[in-house]
Amino acid sequence: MLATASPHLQAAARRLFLAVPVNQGCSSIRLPRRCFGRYASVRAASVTAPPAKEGADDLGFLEMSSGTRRRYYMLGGKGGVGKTSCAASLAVRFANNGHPTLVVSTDPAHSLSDSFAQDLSGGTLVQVEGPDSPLFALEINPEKAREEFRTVSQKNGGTGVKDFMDSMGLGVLVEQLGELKLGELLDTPPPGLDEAIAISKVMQFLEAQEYSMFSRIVFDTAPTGHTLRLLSLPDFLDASIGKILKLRSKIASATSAIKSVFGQEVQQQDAANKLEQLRERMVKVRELFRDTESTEFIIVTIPTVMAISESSRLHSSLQKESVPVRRLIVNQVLPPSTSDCKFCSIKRKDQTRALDMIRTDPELKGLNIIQAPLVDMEIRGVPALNFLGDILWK
Ligand SMILES: Nc1ncnc2c1ncn2[C@@H]1O[C@H](COP(=O)(O)OP(=O)(O)OP(=O)(O)O)[C@@H](O)[C@H]1O
Repeated sequence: MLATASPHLQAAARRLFLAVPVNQGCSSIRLPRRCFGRYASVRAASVTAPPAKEGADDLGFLEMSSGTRRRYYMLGGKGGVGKTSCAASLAVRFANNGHPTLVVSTDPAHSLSDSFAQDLSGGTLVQVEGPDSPLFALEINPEKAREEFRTVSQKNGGTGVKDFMDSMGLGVLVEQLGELKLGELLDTPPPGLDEAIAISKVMQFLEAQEYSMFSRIVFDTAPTGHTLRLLSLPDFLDASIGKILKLRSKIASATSAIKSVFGQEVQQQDAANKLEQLRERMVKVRELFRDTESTEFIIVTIPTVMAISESSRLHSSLQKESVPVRRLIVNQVLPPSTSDCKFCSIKRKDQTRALDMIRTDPELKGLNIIQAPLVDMEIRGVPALNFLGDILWK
């Protein structure tokens, strides 16, 4: 197998991997032996090839890791393309380069624990074992975050504006509020609300002193559709809550007599404060998503026509939202081989077509493209993530 590979491939293989013959001369990337340590679970059985990387040099890892000012990296893309693996590998890479790092998941189907092969669940900071500098993980359950918000809001004077208005004897105004009924909003949340509240919860955490140490925050985001909804949601919530608060202050003087009769002034003020807090956090989230100095959204895809079409749409939506995007990871690319089996040969043609699509796609062609090879086993545990990180983040 190695004899048929280019000298560069041979050298890379000799340096990093175990050379084991494979059937039909097909190449595949083999995770090195050191990855089968404490955390890895499956043995590999094939040979390696080096990763390919194209694009501008000034967008290398050096640029990502320079400076101690806090930066946020959000990885998003279609389900199953490898977002968690890429996000976790970036977090490990930052931590190994001296950055106290936090990796956050707001995806309801958390896979950070699976990716690190450590239990990181519980909704609080958990330290990841392995990297040189502190690396912590935070898995936020979006549904739970919404429930918590609703409980607080209930405790503080009703399920929302509808009850709030009703309680003031102003139910008729609720009709005029139309879609701005917060109580119903929380009962049947529009798509993306959970993620928005979860992200707002992360922001709340990040304001706390104990989080100030983190210079890099990596988000393993929810899949494309959710992410998009999340991005547009802060605008929606800002507008809705903003209107609610304005309306409330307008009617406040006119209703002071009613409020004093009902004796609910304090509770209602608490509810309003809570709304105001949520609104402020949403504004912060939106600003953060758009701040080119501190934030970057990295799209992760695979070389299939469907995934690339979706990535193109994602990029277009992110552009509309003014979210900075500069890098596109194309994950699971077949490594080079001089003698494919029939299956690999067909697969390779398919992938080549998809990769060509990226080069001509008006949305994607300007991005720095980072290719990651398909390896022959699941990427699990810090050593394996280290390995992937060395390939992706150069
Ligand atoms: N380059 C690769 N080679 C081989 N396997 C990979 C590669 N990248 C990711 N995988 C594997 O693919 C699976 C899905 O990866 P991952 O969980 O990172 O994707 P995801 O996009 O976060 O998925 P989801 O959308 O479900 O959260 C995992 O088993 C992971 O180990």
